[in-house]
Amino acid sequence: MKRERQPIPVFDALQRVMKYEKKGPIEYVPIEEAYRRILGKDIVADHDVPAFDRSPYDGYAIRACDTNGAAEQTPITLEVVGHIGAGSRYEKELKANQAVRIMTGAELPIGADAVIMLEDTEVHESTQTYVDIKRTLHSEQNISFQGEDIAKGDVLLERGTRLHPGMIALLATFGYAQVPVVKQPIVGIIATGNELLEVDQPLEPGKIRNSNAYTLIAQVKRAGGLPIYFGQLSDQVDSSVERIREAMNQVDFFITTGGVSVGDFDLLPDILEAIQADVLFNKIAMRPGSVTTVAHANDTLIFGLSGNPSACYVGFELYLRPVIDQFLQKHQFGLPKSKARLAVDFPKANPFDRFVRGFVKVNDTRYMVEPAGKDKSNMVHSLSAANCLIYLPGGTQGYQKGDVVDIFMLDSEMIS
Ligand SMILES: Nc1nc2c(c(=O)[nH]1)N[C@H]1C(S)=C(S)[C@@H](COP(=O)(O)OP(=O)(O)OC[C@H]3O[C@@H](n4cnc5c(N)ncnc54)[C@H](O)[C@@H]3O)O[C@H]1N2
Ligand code: MOO
Ligand SMILES: [Mg+2]
Repeated sequence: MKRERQPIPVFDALQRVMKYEKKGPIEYVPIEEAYRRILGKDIVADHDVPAFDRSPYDGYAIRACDTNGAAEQTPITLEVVGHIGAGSRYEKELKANQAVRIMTGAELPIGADAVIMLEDTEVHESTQTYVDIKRTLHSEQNISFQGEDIAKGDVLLERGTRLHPGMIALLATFGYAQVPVVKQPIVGIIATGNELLEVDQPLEPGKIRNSNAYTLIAQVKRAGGLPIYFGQLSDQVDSSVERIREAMNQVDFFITTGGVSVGDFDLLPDILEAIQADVLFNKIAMRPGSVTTVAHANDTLIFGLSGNPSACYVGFELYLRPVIDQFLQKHQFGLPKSKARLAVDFPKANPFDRFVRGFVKVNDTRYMVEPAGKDKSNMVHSLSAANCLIYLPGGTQGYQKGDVVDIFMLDSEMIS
């Protein structure tokens, strides 16, 4: 069992975790529930859209050649032989000098090759059977042609795409009442620590409320997973082992928070040993979250995240997001990366890579980023303002205001 702590680079840690490549199966969900799910199969058009030539206006379907010479002062009269709204058809063929009253979206009758807008016509009040055409049209004028929007065989959506409302529009257009999506990973969460009170308990001397479990539940949901919260464990190995063994059978990934460091009550290393887990690493050259430990047992990755709230949060975003993305078979794994200019100095040299909770905003078309608040890993306040993580690689003499750095976006909805 790995007990000595040799920090490994962030990228190596990530590679070790991604090697397990757990991928979710495909399931079908009703289209009403498909929003934000990850598409499991390519969607190819099995018909043209529109599926037939149709009118884009309310007016008259006509033969353009019958309108030659027509103008405001010299209208040409046509006989109105039919009247169709969207959804109904004129079953006969349009003959010379005939017109069919047609509504937006209705199928163009056979024989017609143009549509004149209602505003360019005048109906004969007395009979309604004749209409004056006050404009000369050319063939194919004012028609929505079959296949002009989408041609049969077009690839519409690629698997691995996260579905948004515009994509739901396509799925509905092509009759996907049930949508093939990738199953969401079930992520188990357990909090450890004798000091923890549940969220609804009043404060007691020396105790704190368990905030990490609820933060993690929300993070799992944001990443596209389904969290199961298994409650809190006291710092006691035997009972913890039982609970964790049982819980692990029900999940695709498992998270613990707290108890990963070197304190007398930091029992995760003992628990991992008791369940004969294979420890991938137990120290990463990063701040916060250097004690983040990942192990593998029963075909499940166990993420031992720090108890410190900000280290726990960052550990999730750096190591669980990518495995959840991988499970969901998304095109890209992990937080989206961008570049931003630092709005402040970071003068302190640090041997480890830093992931500072940041607040990025658009300033004159460029991203400017600053710390979201106080940055110690045992602090919680700055998490509420953070919309990105500022990546400051270790081994430098610090960073200056104005330097361009990489940032990892936490949530595009939080960028203004
Ligand atoms: N001698 C050393 N001490 C520490 C080291 C070290 O290397 N040598 N590492 C420090 C670092 S860095 C971190 S990060 C923490 C990691 O602590 P643990 O993961 O072992 O977590 P705990 O000891 O259980 O708790 C730490 C801290 O977080 C609070 N906590 C725990 N669980 C929750 C929760 N669910 N919600 C909110 N807050 C929680 C807990 O009360 C402690 O204050 O260790 C350093 N020490
Ligand atoms: O892991 Mo600790 O966060 O480095 O503070
Ligand atoms: Mg500890």
